[in-house]
Amino acid sequence: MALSKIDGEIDNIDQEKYLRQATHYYCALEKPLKFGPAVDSLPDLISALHREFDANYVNIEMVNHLMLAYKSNPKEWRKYAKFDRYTYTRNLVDAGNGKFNLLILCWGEGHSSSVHDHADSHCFMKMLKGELREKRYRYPNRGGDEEQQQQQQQQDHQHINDHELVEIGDKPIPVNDVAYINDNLGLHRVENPSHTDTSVSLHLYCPPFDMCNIFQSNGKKIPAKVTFWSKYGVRNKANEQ
Ligand SMILES: N[C@@H](CS(=O)O)C(=O)O
Ligand SMILES: [Fe+2]
Repeated sequence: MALSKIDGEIDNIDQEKYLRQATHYYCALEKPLKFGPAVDSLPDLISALHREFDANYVNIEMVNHLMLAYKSNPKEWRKYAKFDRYTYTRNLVDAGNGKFNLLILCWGEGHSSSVHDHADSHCFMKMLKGELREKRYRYPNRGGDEEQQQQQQQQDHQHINDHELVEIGDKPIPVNDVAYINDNLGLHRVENPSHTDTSVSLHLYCPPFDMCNIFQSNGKKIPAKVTFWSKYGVRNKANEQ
């Protein structure tokens, strides 16, 4: 029967391959799904994510919904929130059985990331506390869809050096909102613009990655290893990968 054939195909999906392919069309949900499940706490979010990733076929819209549906409660995430004086920190909350990484990022006053990509993974970034600003850039020299080719033609027309980073967005992310990006949507740089307050964000990456690229303003791409400042609420030197 046709239906069981589709079920069978879904069962045979290579989850990692499927997730990477989905970055070509997935954009983002602005609001939680009207009839989507409720998420009452951080442990609840983690269990719901595990359930979602247990099946081979992952509904990426549902992952987006779950991230939106969680309402930040500092009591639940405080134990993971470890700051450094000099740079933002990446703190592993859950390794998702190797299928996703959930991290708490802690941003001191004025801290920012470099312009970077996300290794062909989905990146959901939920604000838990404070302010963050996200600047987006076109991914340089990325072949592909029509829109990008049009952008490229426009730039050629305007004699913009095709290697230079071109800004395509700049917006604040309010608390409890979720920003979504993947390499097909562009690169970004995230900054805590406040000089008096720290910020905290919750990031979900799927598939997980340990290398990405950072970009200089001339578009030069430099591979970079990503590391964890702490794992499961515990900071020690051995955590540094
Ligand atoms: N993607 C960055 C954080 S951000 O600037 O989006 C990271 O995982 O370190
Ligand atoms: Fe990022």
